[in-house]
Amino acid sequence: AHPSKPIRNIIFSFPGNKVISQLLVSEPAPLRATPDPTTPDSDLKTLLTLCDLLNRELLVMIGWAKHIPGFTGLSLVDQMALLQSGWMETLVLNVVWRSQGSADELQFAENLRLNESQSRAAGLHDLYTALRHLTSKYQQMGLNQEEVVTLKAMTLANSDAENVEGAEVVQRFQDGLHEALQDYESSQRPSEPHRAGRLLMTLPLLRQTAHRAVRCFIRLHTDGNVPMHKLFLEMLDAKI
Ligand SMILES: CC(=O)c1ccc(Oc2ccc(O)c(C(C)(C)C)c2)cc1
Repeated sequence: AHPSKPIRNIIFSFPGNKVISQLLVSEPAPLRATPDPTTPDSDLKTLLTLCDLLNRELLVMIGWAKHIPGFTGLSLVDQMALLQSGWMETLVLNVVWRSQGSADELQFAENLRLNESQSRAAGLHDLYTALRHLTSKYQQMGLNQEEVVTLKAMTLANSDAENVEGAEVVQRFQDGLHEALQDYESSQRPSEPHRAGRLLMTLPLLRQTAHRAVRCFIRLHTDGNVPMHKLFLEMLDAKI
């Protein structure tokens, strides 16, 4: 009998992490700010443009969440609960990621960046300082795209929504994302054994930053001169 053919040494290119490659392809295209061309430039116009951008981001985020592996395994009630509690942190991570390339600006959109003085003029100085603080932390760490998409999904999963129905299902959802992060970091070379933990240890600051953003919006809302979209107010109510 013929000697069996030498088994070709099949080189498996590292399949990478299925969860993270799913998250990368599910990343929505960045939105552009759509300032109203008929209104003259003003600080209020900046705020109105930002409100409109945020409102569109909320809608995009709801569609994005369904592509996170495990999210649709939750009950609809739990899906909504996680979104109502985690949307701000998720959007904060988006702006922080977009602002990574800048030393002193927040990049809310490709065509809408604010530096400190522009933020102050629009009544967003505390928002600016909070988001820049978080941005510089991730800049120091050299956060990459695989890590930020995983952190965004983990943030939603870990948003500590109150009355969750299926706690075990949520736990498994969180575990799947945590495993993906661990798997990814341990496959990186040179390996950084503490990196996964360091990324998780930025989440308290992310939550604090989101709360500072909520306080800023509440101040702007009570000051009364900024009309806010209904969906935004409903999502904001869920955070108070
Ligand atoms: C209602 C209002 O006054 C308002 C002011 C600023 C603003 O700017 C933002 C735009 C997008 C965006 O994602 C974010 C966060 C990152 C803070 C969520 C803020 C949004 C709304």
